[in-house]
Amino acid sequence: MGEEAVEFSVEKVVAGDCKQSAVDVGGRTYVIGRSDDDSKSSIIVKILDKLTQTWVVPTVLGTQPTLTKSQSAIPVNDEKILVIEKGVPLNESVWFLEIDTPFVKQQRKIKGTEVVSWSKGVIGVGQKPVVISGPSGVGKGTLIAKLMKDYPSKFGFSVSHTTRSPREKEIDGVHYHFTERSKIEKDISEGKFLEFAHVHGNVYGTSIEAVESVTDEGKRCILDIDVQGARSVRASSLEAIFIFVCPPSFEELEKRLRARGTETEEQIQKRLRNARAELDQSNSPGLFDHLLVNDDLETCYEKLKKLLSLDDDQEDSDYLFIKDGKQSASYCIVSKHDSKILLQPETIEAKNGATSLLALDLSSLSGGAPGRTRGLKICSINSF
Ligand SMILES: Nc1nc2c(ncn2[C@@H]2O[C@H](COP(=O)(O)OP(=O)(O)O)[C@@H](O)[C@H]2O)c(=O)[nH]1
Ligand SMILES: Nc1ncnc2c1ncn2[C@@H]1O[C@H](COP(=O)(O)OP(=O)(O)O)[C@@H](O)[C@H]1O
Repeated sequence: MGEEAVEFSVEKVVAGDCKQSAVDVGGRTYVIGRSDDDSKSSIIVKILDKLTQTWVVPTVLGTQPTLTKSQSAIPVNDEKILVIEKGVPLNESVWFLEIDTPFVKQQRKIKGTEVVSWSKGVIGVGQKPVVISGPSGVGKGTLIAKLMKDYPSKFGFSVSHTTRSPREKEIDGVHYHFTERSKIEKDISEGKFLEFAHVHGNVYGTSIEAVESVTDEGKRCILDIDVQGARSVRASSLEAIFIFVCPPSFEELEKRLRARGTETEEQIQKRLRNARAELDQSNSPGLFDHLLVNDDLETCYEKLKKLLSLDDDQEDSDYLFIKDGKQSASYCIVSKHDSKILLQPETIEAKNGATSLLALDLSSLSGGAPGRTRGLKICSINSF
């Protein structure tokens, strides 16, 4: 990458609703949009240094927005540009091009080239994910399955990757992503995993996408991971609640593991050996927030539900907006006042009054590249 001659001029850029948007930040003009060559199915970013009149094509990091016919863009501050993609569901339409955030500055240093990075805007901050650990056979899967069945719109499961073989009733992509060791190792080395561990002779890991995709849907993410994984998540930037599930006795644990009938005798022995170590670690200072004994299933489930509702800090309006945001819409940026941006609908239904003006509040943004910028607040203009 780096500087190169580009047969492309600012005059071609039409302000507002267009194939390409030009945004001035400091002494530079950022041009964002589709390539003139429509066969290229990607969004281009080019930077004009106004002083030297030179164009730079930066290295673009992050997953880019879905390619649409047009977008509108406006600078948020010196660090990022807000881009609203048109003709896609509202939940998919808000993006930030990070041009000088701490992440971009760091990457610019590492790569030695000009860097920008895409980050998807996500409504609300989402509730803290819930990490559930405990020895094999204690009933983690049973408790999680009950929770998911009773509250399908509230909780979502983080689908881990594993190198172990699927059990009879397990579905790829639902219970686990069943993966080759070489593939998971490659993805781990590319930084795609929040955590991973070697458990009972196999590799298990939580991809960043597994957690983020659940949170994006406005659901609370549940992770079923081992104690090593819990330790790694504790050390990461992900704020979560950590629950350890204990058996009423070791004998009962062994009984449940055998009764499940999914492992060979050798595998059962390995799991029981590991169970002792896991039970020992459950009291590690600062690791688990709550210990739950799974003796009677219903009693344990009630306790789990109580624990989770204690941390119920999500605003309902976020979830409603995320649900409504699944319909396709076209919004255009009209104006900006401090951290509030006014969006005007452009669809036919909207013009007929079915959809109102929206106000996007950027005052509580959190996170940022890589991947997601959370904390967007959206409200209809009537209640703004
Ligand atoms: N660190 C980590 N552990 C995981 C992950 N997914 C599952 N595990 C743990 O791996 C262990 C074995 O899981 P599994 O093979 O499904 O057997 P089960 O616990 O006997 O049902 C359990 O302790 C899970 O909590 C993951 O993504 N990361
Ligand atoms: N409280 C309980 N009392 C008796 N059996 C249970 C209880 N909880 C779970 N089980 C059974 O124990 C076995 C292991 O549970 P599972 O959810 O697969 O454990 P894990 O996911 O922790 O390995 C399953 O056959 C399940 O039906």
